[in-house]
Amino acid sequence: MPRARKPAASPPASTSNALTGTPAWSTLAAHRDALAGTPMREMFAADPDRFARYSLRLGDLLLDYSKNRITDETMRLLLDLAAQTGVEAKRDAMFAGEVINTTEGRAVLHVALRNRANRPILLDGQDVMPEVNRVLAQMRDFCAAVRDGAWTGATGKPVTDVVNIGIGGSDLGPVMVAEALKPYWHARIRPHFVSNVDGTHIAETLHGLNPETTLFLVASKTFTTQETLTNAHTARRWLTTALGEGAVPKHFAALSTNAEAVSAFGIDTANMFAFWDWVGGRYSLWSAIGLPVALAIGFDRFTDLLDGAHAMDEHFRTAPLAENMPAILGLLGVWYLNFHGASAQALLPYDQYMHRFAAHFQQVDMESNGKRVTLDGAPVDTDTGPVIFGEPGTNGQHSFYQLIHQGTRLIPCDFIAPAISHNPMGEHHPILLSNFFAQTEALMKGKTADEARAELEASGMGADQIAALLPHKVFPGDRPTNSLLVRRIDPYTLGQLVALYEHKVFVQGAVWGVNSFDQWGVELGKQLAKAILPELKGDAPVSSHDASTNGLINAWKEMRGS
Ligand SMILES: O=P(O)(O)OC[C@H]1O[C@@H](O)[C@H](O)[C@@H](O)[C@@H]1O
Repeated sequence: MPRARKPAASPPASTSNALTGTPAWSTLAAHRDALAGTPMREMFAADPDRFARYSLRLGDLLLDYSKNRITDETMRLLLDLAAQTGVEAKRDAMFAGEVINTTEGRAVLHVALRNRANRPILLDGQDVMPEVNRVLAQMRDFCAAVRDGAWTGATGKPVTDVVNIGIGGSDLGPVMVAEALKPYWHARIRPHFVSNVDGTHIAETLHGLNPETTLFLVASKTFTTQETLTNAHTARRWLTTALGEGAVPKHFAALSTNAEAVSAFGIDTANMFAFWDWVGGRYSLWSAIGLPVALAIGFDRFTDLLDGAHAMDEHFRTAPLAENMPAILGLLGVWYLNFHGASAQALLPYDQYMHRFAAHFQQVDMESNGKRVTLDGAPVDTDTGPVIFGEPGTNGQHSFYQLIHQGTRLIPCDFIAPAISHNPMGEHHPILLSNFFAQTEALMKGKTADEARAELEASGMGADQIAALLPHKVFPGDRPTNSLLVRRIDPYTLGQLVALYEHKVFVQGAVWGVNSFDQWGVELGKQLAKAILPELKGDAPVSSHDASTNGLINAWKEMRGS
């Protein structure tokens, strides 16, 4: 398949940067001002049907977005904004395989990787599905062989540990999914993930592993990434020191689009699992990059993950935007980021297994929409991508929730929880979920000065003390949250959730008119590091940079000694 194609002759929809000049924009700004005097608690008091009105279900997934600063009018205006920025046309262009990643001349077809209906998806007039299905079949056979022990290491022993070596999209997605689905891991096979070029990461990972039963997956779309190749060479040395050069084919496989570089590394291309330039790194966990997940949970469960994502794709592709979960989450994010100055967004899974969910979506969201020019290269005229952060509940509550409840910034939060835990452990799950429900209630309702005063008076406190303490005890409330509830975190529902957030990011990028699928911003640092690396050799002081960079390099040379 060709590596780069010309952009579509006519872009699917407007790429104008005059977003703030659209009629919807000014109407939304006026509407925000009009709504300012009506906190959410009043909206709930006035409308007992608010939950029903602002919640959606898709199979076992419930989205409650009623605890937002919205009315029917808000949603109507946000949908106008989506219409005026061509969100639906842009979505359809993605699903149709158009070259929407114009700066790299690529289509964006991660949806093809989970196109379980097998609907033909044409790229340059050719259906991509036969190739997708070929690699899936290769993954299925490899998983079966490794899991049932037919695939052995060079000394005839079955695999016990799979070490994925990759970074960015070749790491974060697979780690997040593997961790989230830990209850489904094979009894013998443990997945490990090495990403950081810091030698500590691979040293600590290899510590205690047996080369005879370790399988390395070198995961890199480009197969040129410095960190990954450095770690892969170290792993190769570790293996060959113990078992000799001949062991490499039984202990190394590659997940990549670059067969030439895979061969050059010394991995047999028979052990290469391919994907394509139309799969963005941060959207690649559904491709061969998902192999560590498939090895851990089994290929059938991996296809359950794809099925869940496909269900969300179909929902996103066909549901009217007014009832479309990714569209609603995306538009609500725009509402807060652009009309309320909310520059951050918290992702808060109340499920310990999902502890890397926010880390994965940090890359998906911030690398996709952290852009300052529109598709046509003009500066954006409003803020784009939010800062994504989060920790699993209830850990965050004892840490950064203070700022969310009482700080000066507005931080919209998404709460995600399973109805049923994999580890109920007596009262643990009801306690966990009581916190989930309470946090969304507290953020919405807050605590007025009257309520706080009444509490202090009831505690028997004197008037002076009450006056001093009162301002600290008030919670402004009116802090927006979305709640997502699934029956259980399993491969299918996780697939739904991940695809939901991927498409949410798409919707926001479409509104802002940016290219959500390139990442030029990661290149400059890499370029400069390449120039600096040779300068770190020897003791000679460096003077080729600014005073700070020279000073740091020279101080390092002095500290490390010679
Ligand atoms: O899979 P590769 O080619 O090694 O790339 C890994 C990562 O490299 C980073 O430079 C990119 O910002 C990421 O988007 C990408 O996922």
